[in-house]
Amino acid sequence: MQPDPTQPNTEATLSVRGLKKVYQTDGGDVEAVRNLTFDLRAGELACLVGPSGSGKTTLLKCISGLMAPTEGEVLLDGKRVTGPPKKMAVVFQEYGRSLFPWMRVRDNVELPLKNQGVPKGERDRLVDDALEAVGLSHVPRSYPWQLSGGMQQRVAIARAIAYQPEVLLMDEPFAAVDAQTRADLEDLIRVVWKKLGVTVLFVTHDIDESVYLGERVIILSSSPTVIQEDIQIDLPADRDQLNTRSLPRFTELRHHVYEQIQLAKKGHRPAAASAGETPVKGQRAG
Ligand SMILES: Nc1ncnc2c1ncn2[C@@H]1O[C@H](COP(=O)(O)OP(=O)(O)OP(=O)(O)O)[C@@H](O)[C@H]1O
Repeated sequence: MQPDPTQPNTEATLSVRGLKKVYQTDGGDVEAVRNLTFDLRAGELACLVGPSGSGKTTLLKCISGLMAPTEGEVLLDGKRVTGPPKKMAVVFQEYGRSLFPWMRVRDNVELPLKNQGVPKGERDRLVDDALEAVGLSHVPRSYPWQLSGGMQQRVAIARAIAYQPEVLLMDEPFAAVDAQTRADLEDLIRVVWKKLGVTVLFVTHDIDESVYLGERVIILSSSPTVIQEDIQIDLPADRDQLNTRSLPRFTELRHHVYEQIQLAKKGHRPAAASAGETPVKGQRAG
């Protein structure tokens, strides 16, 4: 059952309530997100999947306070998000653009802590721990451009976790790395998540990745977006690339999510969302 958008959930770390986003463009209004309501409990790892253009990035921008929703709200620990909250960190797909090429790895990871005024001793400890957590203790003096793509993305992850966020948002962070590196990074995220107890919302195009990584998968409909389905992933907590992906339950879940995305692409919408919807110009209401 969907949470009631009018009622705050006092147990949630992150609450998205009745979120709607309409972009105003020269060509008219684009209703990217119609009505999204969901909660993340502290320490949850949820993946968000949906067809291309279903508003995943739009949603993350609203959650991270980089963009204001047209209607609805985002609450972090019960407080409305009106700008980038201190307790949140975001890792983007384009690690190449998110790291400063003229700064060494260590300085990149340290920068947000410096900006926060964290004292030097504590900064050093947090940076050391974060670099160790992502397996990069050996390259603190390298520049990002001297590292492979996967290593650069590890630096971006280290920077996010050094910051000790309560909520970590990840927007297709592994889309630009090779399959092998991607598998390693997926495992890294589960290790870091378990170790730090951080709440993670992980956006991905990749259905297998969403099932392998998530404790929960939130499936979005096509734009104008609502939640198509929100499922628990009842796979064992200890996952590994070979065994977990060979489990019959993994195949079942993957099949189910795939089917839902195919339906979403064809314009299928959950019954509750379709009731009373009026078609939006240039877009299919289903
Ligand atoms: N700045 C903008 N101005 C106008 N329309 C926009 C803007 N950003 C996104 N849109 C539109 O909003 C809808 C959702 O876009 P968004 O990028 O959030 O989807 P997405 O699910 O992240 O896409 P993808 O999976 O392809 O990365 C699309 O129809 C897109 O064209």
